[in-house]
Amino acid sequence: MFARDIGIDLGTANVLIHVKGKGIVLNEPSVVAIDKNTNRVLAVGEEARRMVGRTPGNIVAIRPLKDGVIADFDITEAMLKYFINKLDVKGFLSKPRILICCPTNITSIEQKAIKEAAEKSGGKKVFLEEEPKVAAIGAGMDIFQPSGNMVVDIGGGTTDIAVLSMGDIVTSSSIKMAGDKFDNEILHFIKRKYKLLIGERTAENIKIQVATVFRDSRHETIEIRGRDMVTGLPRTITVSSEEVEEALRESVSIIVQAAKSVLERTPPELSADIIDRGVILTGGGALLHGMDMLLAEELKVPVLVAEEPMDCVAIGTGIMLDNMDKISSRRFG
Ligand SMILES: Nc1ncnc2c1ncn2[C@@H]1O[C@H](COP(=O)(O)OP(=O)(O)OP(=O)(O)O)[C@@H](O)[C@H]1O
Repeated sequence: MFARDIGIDLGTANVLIHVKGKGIVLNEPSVVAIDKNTNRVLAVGEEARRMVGRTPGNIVAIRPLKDGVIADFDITEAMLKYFINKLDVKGFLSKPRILICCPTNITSIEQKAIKEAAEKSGGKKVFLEEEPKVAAIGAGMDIFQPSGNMVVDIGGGTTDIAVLSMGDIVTSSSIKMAGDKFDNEILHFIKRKYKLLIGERTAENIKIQVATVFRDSRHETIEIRGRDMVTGLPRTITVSSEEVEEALRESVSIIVQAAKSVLERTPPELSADIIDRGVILTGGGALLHGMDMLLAEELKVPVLVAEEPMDCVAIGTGIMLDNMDKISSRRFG
């Protein structure tokens, strides 16, 4: 019987699903819209994301995995089931194996519940795996050799930094400083400096369109609209790359410090390999302008952004499922 293996990147910001032989078949934001009065799920994914900050009182658009932890388990479960059911797993010839990458810091009870949700949705065997390992594999690193590889995965809720060798993590750190916090810093900067209230989506847009974290490396501006805190009326302002660099400086330095501390704890032979091979950046935060330049300057090692950094975990799940027997994956249950 032919069963297609399924890999899922259950991320704070986005859920990606990889199906063997087909590639990435689903890529949607991790957002669920709920009717507060009836607790009914109204929309999931992109449709729900369009509602963020724009819902009437009785509807809430929730990000159930906010801050790299499962903030609302029932909704996470509903979202996972919705996405798996969308693939019509039950229509597969035989039950597929499912490999799920979820936030690093979730509890063992949550791990078990995620596994059960995937099994109920049609998975025959469900495995969970650590995100930085899978991201490194998806970025094309051969982590199974006895040599050091370093990956910095900057997602929505967490930044995972790891040095890997012989298929496992040697030293690592997971911090709750990533894309969402950057958005928040931008939002607060605009509020302080211009007395203007903006939404999370506008802040993210500023980050993507004009931000840089490496001084004097980008010179762009963007016009944004928000609500004036004094008059209460809509107002338009122009924000520059230089201002956003200032807004993000402190947050980004926390990532730099965490990466330095991982390197300090790395055995010297592996550090030498990292100097030769460089550090690979994955996750959406790898696309933040200047991140590679800043890390290269601070860590004194070459830093490379992975090709398609936001797809690395999903692609990595596919490679891992193909090589399952070689890999000492963590199985639950
Ligand atoms: N071009 C860009 N520049 C800067 N940031 C970006 C860009 N594109 C996406 N991002 C940010 O990347 C983040 C999402 O990345 P990703 O999809 O890798 O996270 P995730 O895997 O869902 O999160 P986590 O790893 O924390 O579970 C968001 O904060 C988003 O704003």
